[in-house]
Amino acid sequence: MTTFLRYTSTTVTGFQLKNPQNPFHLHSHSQTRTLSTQKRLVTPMAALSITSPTTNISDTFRKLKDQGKVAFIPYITAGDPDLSTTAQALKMLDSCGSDLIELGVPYSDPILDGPVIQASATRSLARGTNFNAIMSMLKEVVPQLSCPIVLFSYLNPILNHGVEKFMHNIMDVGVHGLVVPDAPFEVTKSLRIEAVKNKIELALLTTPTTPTDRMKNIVEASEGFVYLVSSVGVTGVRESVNEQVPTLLREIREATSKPVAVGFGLSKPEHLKKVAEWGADGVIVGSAIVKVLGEAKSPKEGLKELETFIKSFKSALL
Ligand SMILES: O=P(O)(O)OC[C@@H](O)[C@@H](O)c1c[nH]c2ccccc12
Repeated sequence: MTTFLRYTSTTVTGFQLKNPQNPFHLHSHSQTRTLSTQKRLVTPMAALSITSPTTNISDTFRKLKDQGKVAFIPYITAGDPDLSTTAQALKMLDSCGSDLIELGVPYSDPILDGPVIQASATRSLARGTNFNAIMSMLKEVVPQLSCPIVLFSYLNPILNHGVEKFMHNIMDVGVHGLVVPDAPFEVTKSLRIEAVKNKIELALLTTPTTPTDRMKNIVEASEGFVYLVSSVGVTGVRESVNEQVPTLLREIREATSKPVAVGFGLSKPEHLKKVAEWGADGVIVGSAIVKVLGEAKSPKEGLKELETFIKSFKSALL
């Protein structure tokens, strides 16, 4: 039975596109487009069942909790230093025991990122990385992974692509989770409608300066896990971990039983150990890893150094 699917992408109203000249130069998000029947020679139910063999975000955290383990969650930027290295890095991070992997979609205006990840996005964009190329790479790689992928994208690329089409595309390649760090809470409601339709878990972030009431709304709406940003400011390596984290974790635990992963500034095995001892369900490391992979003498060197680096983090959590 062929199924026509008509996509009238949702025009998300109520705010301006900050940066219409988006690096992806994708379609405006107000067109109507109909998918050809060729690709849809399946019934809707079967279509929904086309997902990667890995478990989703919530089940991954549930399994780890049952085993008394803390999730190790690395972040890398797609296409830095190039997409084939990203593909190898994903497989290596998975085989070295990462429990989830955050994969960043490079963006030209990464306002929440520090210099390391900004430079990473610039390198990736300079190589011509775009959303479609990332999706093609993931289509190949995700079936070879045992851990789920959480895609990281700023809001503008999603809006330029069309929320509905974006969510469908990432589901189609087997992505399980999504974080849109600069999406205002009110906007995440429209993102979630499309995410849920595509079985994508939209995780939200709370910070040390988020008012309690707002934090409660955020953790209530967050899916898969809650991202606790450990310190104010942008991403980037810090000498020590914010001693406020145990209090922040306690406040979140009073509001939800959902898993909480802590990120920002974690760069040493002892940082991870400390955050795990404070009771986090997951620890996220980005800049320290991005630096090793993206700034190495060669991609091969970068992958080798990364493997050693990851193993030191994993042993800190055992
Ligand atoms: O880089 P750090 O300090 O280790 O923090 C993790 C962070 O990189 C990753 O989760 C991330 C990458 N880009 C972001 C933007 C906003 C919030 C979080 C992120």
